[in-house]
Amino acid sequence: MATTLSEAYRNHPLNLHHIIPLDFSSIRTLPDSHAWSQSNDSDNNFSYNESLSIPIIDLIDPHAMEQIGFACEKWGVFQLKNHGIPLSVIEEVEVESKKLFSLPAEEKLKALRSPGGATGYGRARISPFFPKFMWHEGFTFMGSSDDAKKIWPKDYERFCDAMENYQNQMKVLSEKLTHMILTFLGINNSSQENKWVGSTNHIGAIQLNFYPCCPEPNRAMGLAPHTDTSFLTILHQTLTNGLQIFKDGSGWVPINPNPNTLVVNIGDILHIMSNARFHCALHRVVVNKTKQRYSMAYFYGPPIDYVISPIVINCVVPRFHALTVKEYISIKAKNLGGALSLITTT
Ligand SMILES: C=C1C[C@]23C[C@H]1CC[C@H]2[C@@]12CCC[C@@](C)(C(=O)O1)[C@H]2[C@@H]3C(=O)O
Ligand SMILES: O=C(O)CCC(=O)C(=O)O
Ligand SMILES: [Fe+2]
Repeated sequence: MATTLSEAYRNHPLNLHHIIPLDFSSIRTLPDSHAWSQSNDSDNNFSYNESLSIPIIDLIDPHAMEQIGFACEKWGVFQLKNHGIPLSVIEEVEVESKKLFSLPAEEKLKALRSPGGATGYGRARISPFFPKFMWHEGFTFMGSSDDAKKIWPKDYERFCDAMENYQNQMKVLSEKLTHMILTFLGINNSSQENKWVGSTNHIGAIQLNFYPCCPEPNRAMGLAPHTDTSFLTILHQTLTNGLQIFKDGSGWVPINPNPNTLVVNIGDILHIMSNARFHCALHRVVVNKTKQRYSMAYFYGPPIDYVISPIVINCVVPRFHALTVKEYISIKAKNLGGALSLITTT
């Protein structure tokens, strides 16, 4: 499936300045190119309130399915414990990711994402939609060792093994969550909507994110507000705060790291399939003056030729037009946050 997701992005090439990150290791002050006019300081004065905390769900709880369903309705995101991913598998990607981002800029640039490509090193794909650049470096992996070989011609195996083990474990967990979610939505295991789950015909991609320490964190942005295109995303974050979810009426709510807990969020595809019953959480990352931050996201979803259409029963009106994953990726590549409203039926 790796090649087919790349295929979906091939028709939407980016300019090199939207791909090549700043060499953060040589920067001591915030350059104008990275200074967001509006300070994000004022929306950081969020006060803790029990009803405003993102649910932590225990996957081995007998009521996990309902809890997941309710969290998807209210928040579009939840934290997951007893998820079954061995700690060693997570630690390995963390080690390899730190090794990758600490390389000198010229080494990382050997694996720079090509303008029409989907994998490799570079800025976030959403960069062209924002007037300023983000305080961030990323590396996208979709199962092939080609990019790692460019950086470590003889020594790429450790990196690739770590990524592959992570990807395999994340796929199994994604399938489990998808079955629970579709059951919650009233879809049985043998129906059409379920056919892609558990097959090799799916989209699976890992995004390694690195947010270096920032001289003026309040005027910078780690990752600008976005929703994920996936069906669902599973995220591991290291112990530095920064991830925030936008909640209507409350503003930016932090999702601070909890040991042994993964963050699961709903992407656009599941939002469409649930006929907007599930929220797809707008999220962003803010940066830190003294602590660098790493995260590893796994994006899971149906293959690019799969037709996404709202699952509705009885006389409920579908709120979105049916379209293929590839068509949706194309609309999103041109419109980002405006993509969902372009496919609504009303
Ligand atoms: C499988 C995916 C999901 C992608 C595109 C492709 C590879 C890289 C992913 C991200 C990772 C960073 C945020 C995001 C918004 C971005 O800029 O690149 C994501 C995007 C999406 O969810 O649309
Ligand atoms: O770094 C994070 O916590 C979030 C990353 C993210 O949103 C993404 O990779 O899509
Ligand atoms: Fe995201």
